[in-house]
Amino acid sequence: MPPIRIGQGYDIHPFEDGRPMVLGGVTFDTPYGLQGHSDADVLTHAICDALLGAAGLPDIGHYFPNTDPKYKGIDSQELLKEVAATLREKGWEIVNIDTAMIAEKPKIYPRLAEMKAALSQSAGIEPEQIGIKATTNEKIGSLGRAEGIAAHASALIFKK
Ligand SMILES: Nc1ccn([C@@H]2O[C@H](COP(=O)(O)O)[C@@H](O)[C@H]2O)c(=O)n1
Ligand SMILES: C[C@@]1(CO)OP(=O)(O)OP(=O)(O)OC[C@H]1O
Repeated sequence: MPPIRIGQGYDIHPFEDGRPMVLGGVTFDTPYGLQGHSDADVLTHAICDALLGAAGLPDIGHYFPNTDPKYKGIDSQELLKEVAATLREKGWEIVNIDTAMIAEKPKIYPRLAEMKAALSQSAGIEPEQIGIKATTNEKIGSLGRAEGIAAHASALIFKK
């Protein structure tokens, strides 16, 4: 039985007016974005943590500290590329990634194909190996009041 590992990741970022809204490597045309040290791409951060967790490695903040000016405003696809390369160096291959976002806004569905294309390119896999889902929080709690966006991700990896 070859080594096969599962990982999970979670991230949340608050909304901030005037910031770029980047999700899964795609920029949405909105007057608001998400607050963060990087481009605040909450979905890509959850994916990075799921991959790192599956490989038994420390989390995204360990590799890309939010106190390091090098990562200020960075495109999170660069972080995902680095995470995928780290796993590959250790002999891991990605089976699939699945995600769920909780977002009252913006509507994710129309940009789904673009997000899958961007993420799969960064992770070095096919778009079919990535699942992206979104739901509102039905106006319940802080996410339901549209105070921010949360994302969950799972990743399965294996070694030949
Ligand atoms: N930010 C979002 C939220 C939801 N969707 C799509 O709408 C469907 C219905 O959402 P509910 O929260 O009412 O269940 C959902 O299944 C998604 O297809 C979206 O695109 N973006
Ligand atoms: C992505 C990093 C990069 O400094 O910063 P943030 O955009 O603040 O994102 P978060 O998920 O809060 O922390 C992880 C950091 O690695």
